Amino acid sequence: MNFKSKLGKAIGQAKSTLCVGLDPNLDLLPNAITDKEIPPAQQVEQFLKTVIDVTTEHCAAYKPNLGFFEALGSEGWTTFGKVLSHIPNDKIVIADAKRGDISSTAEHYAKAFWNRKKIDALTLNPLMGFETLDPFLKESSKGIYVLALTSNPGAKDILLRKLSSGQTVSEVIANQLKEKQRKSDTSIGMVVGATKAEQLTPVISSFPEAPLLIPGVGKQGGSINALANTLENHNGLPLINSSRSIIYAGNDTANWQQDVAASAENLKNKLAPITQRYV
Ligand SMILES: O=c1ccn([C@@H]2O[C@H](COP(=O)(O)O)[C@@H](O)[C@H]2O)c(=O)[nH]1
Repeated sequence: MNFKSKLGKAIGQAKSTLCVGLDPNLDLLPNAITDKEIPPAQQVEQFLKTVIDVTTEHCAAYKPNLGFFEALGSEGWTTFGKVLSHIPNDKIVIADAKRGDISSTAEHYAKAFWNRKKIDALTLNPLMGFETLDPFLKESSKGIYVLALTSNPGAKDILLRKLSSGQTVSEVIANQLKEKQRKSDTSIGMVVGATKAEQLTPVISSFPEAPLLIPGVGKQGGSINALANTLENHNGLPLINSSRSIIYAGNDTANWQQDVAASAENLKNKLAPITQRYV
């Protein structure tokens, strides 16, 4: 099955455009987990497996961020694999790694991620140039999400800069990705921040079929109403990510699992005005 079909199916089955971000921060794990005398990597594994169990009915996708697993040291990659294998097969899995390098290196990144069956998509950084994406564009069952207009304040430093053509760097990225999609069976999508809803229109309208990965709601404060307005005419399927506001919703309570589930359900419901356009 190609990536876009699996994405459509995942959103349709869950009736949700929610993507749960798996960002395991040892300082924020629920007390009920850290109280136990087990090694950090095992705490992370137990925590994330439970998060997956209680959120699965509310979301279409999971986005593990590699930085948090790499910080666990040599056990990080093993823990990443164990967490991946716990994610139900009908969910989209996006490895948030933001890779980008010369082609001989990028080919090895592509091997590292695409050799893991469970990973459907990968985030990529295009700032070394658009040819660095090519090694990832050889698998029709996979998708890439390329940073186009990120959610952080520093997006203004480069991505929102206007060039002499009058376009922003973000618009140039979107146009180039649209061109690349014409020549590739691998799905090409964009990462766009919910915190930038007001500036998103020229970017997403440059590539209206692009699947979108949208972080920035929850702890970063992006407005769902503003996002819903901006996405009104966008054809590509969106996934709206939230990490901390879901997975750490129950940090201090004994029944933290219920708080995590409730937080995911609550966000799924808030996203319903967006979701119903696509299911
Ligand atoms: O522009 C971007 C690109 C990626 N991210 C990542 O998404 C999550 C957001 O976490 P929250 O806790 O929901 O704020 C995190 O993994 C970021 O690295 C982003 O925030 N913005």
